[in-house]
Amino acid sequence: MTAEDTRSYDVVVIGAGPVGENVADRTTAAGLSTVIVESELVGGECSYWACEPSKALLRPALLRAEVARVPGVQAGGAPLDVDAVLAHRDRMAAHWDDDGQVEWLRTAGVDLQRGHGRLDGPRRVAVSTPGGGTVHLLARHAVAVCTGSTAALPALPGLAGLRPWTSREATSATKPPGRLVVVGAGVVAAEMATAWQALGSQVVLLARGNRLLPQLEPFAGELVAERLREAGADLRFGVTVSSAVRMGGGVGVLLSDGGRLTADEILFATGRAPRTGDLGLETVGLAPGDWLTTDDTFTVTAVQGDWLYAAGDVNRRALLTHQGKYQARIAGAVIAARASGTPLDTAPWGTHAGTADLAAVPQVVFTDPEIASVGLTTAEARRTGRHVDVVDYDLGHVAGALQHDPGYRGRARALIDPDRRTVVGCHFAGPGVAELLHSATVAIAGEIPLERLWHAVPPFPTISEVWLRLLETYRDQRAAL
Ligand SMILES: Cc1cc2nc3c(=O)[nH]c(=O)nc-3n(C[C@H](O)[C@H](O)[C@H](O)COP(=O)(O)OP(=O)(O)OC[C@H]3O[C@@H](n4cnc5c(N)ncnc54)[C@H](O)[C@@H]3O)c2cc1C
Ligand SMILES: NC(=O)c1ccc[n+]([C@@H]2O[C@H](COP(=O)([O-])OP(=O)(O)OC[C@H]3O[C@@H](n4cnc5c(N)ncnc54)[C@H](O)[C@@H]3O)[C@@H](O)[C@H]2O)c1
Repeated sequence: MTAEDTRSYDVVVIGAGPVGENVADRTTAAGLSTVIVESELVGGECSYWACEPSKALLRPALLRAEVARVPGVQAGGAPLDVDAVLAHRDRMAAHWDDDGQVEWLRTAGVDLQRGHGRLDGPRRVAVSTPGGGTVHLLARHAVAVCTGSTAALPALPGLAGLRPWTSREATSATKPPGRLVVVGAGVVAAEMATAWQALGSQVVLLARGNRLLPQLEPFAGELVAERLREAGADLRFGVTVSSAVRMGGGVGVLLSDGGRLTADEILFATGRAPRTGDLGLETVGLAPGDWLTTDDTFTVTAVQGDWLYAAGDVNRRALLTHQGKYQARIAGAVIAARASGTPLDTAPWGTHAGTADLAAVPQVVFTDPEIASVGLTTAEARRTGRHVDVVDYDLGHVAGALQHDPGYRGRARALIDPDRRTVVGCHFAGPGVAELLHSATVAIAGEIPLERLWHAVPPFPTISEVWLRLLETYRDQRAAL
């Protein structure tokens, strides 16, 4: 090991996705020297193959669908200009060039080390650089693993020869496939089926269960399935792929029910796996390929010494950019506090506790209609034995929703803790509900009592009026008991 190959920092961050960038920003702001290691593009999955390009594909699709339902808008039914949408997507993915994000790191005062990082024993990271060398990074205080996740593929025979689409191809493809088979029923499947069907593909979606978006309230998947079918997609439930082969220019698919399909491409949207397979986890006593379990301070629980942290997708707490960045802010504060010997505030909702991961994770699914969800679902309440009151309201009866679209279809559900009289879960499905969600997140994270929520007056005529309708419905439900 030569002197030039070895550098010491207070903090080493592995992975410069949105989460790693935020850890590094916080530790640098606290006066700790920080280096971030990145093997691909600074900005991570979210910027180039996930949130940004997918939402750029979806926004025109959703707007077109909405406009077609509003009377008097002449261009309503016109097909999308595919080239313009794809060019917009390319811009939103920064043309897969990370110069802008590298410049941001520089202004934030974070050093960048390009290459593949691996743990090399406690507080040590070895980086295989693009030039073929190795740089050894020594961390005085902390190593933060923020390596994210990758598409998990089912164990099908001949998968390598099939060359299926994963979320990466689904967000970066340069033309719509004529026929696209989408395998899965989760968020990626629902969003990408929506986007590519609107861009001209004939989508066949294969769900092994009996509904779309199974993690969410059942009405969410039902409404999305209804709209996808109206858009021309072929949705099949209780079926999956037994085998698939690439043949000529397309793929041949054998289904579990004995049926066969041919298509131009097949997308596996079948969940995520942690990017920890080649991370040197064995050098610190952990198993390669595992998710990294942390406590609420984002310290990896199975490693002694409070020096190893994991934030973002890789800890599996909530696979969402905003939630990973929340974790990053807290992990950064924890690292800085420990480095300066300041006691941690780890009480629920304390400065150094990621309590929101457990109580208030917001998510928007950008389908037609939008799905917006935060906090407990009825299925989780049942599974954990938590007693909640459930309040439902038809968003199509809200005056503001009817102004939005006279044929508005949507639903709202609030879960209420009857003893504390606070909202613990809130779920909306309908056009335009994405921007409504933060009100629910504030109500849950703030543990605002219902008595005070009555004083939060929603403006007329907006979709937010659903808050008043939910409170009224709950009041009447309780009175009827
Ligand atoms: C199609 C799709 C759409 C999505 N849309 C949304 C959305 O709308 N909203 C939302 O909140 N979330 C969305 N997500 C989820 C979101 O993309 C992730 O939650 C987010 O990217 C996680 O950030 P991260 O920093 O933990 O990981 P990543 O963004 O995956 O970044 C990890 C980084 O680490 C690097 N890396 C990995 N291993 C190493 C190593 N050994 N050495 C050096 N570098 C390494 C990678 O190259 C990468 O740059 C979407 C996901 C998908 C797949
Ligand atoms: N708008 C957003 O916030 C957004 C958008 C996209 C992705 N994401 C995040 O990315 C993560 C990954 O999304 P995802 O949709 O890939 O995963 P997911 O876990 O949401 O859904 C995976 C789906 O694949 C199915 N599946 C798994 N193995 C299968 C098999 N062998 N055959 C058939 N079906 C199979 C599952 O039943 C499930 O329906 C999610 O956790 C989500 O939070 C968020």
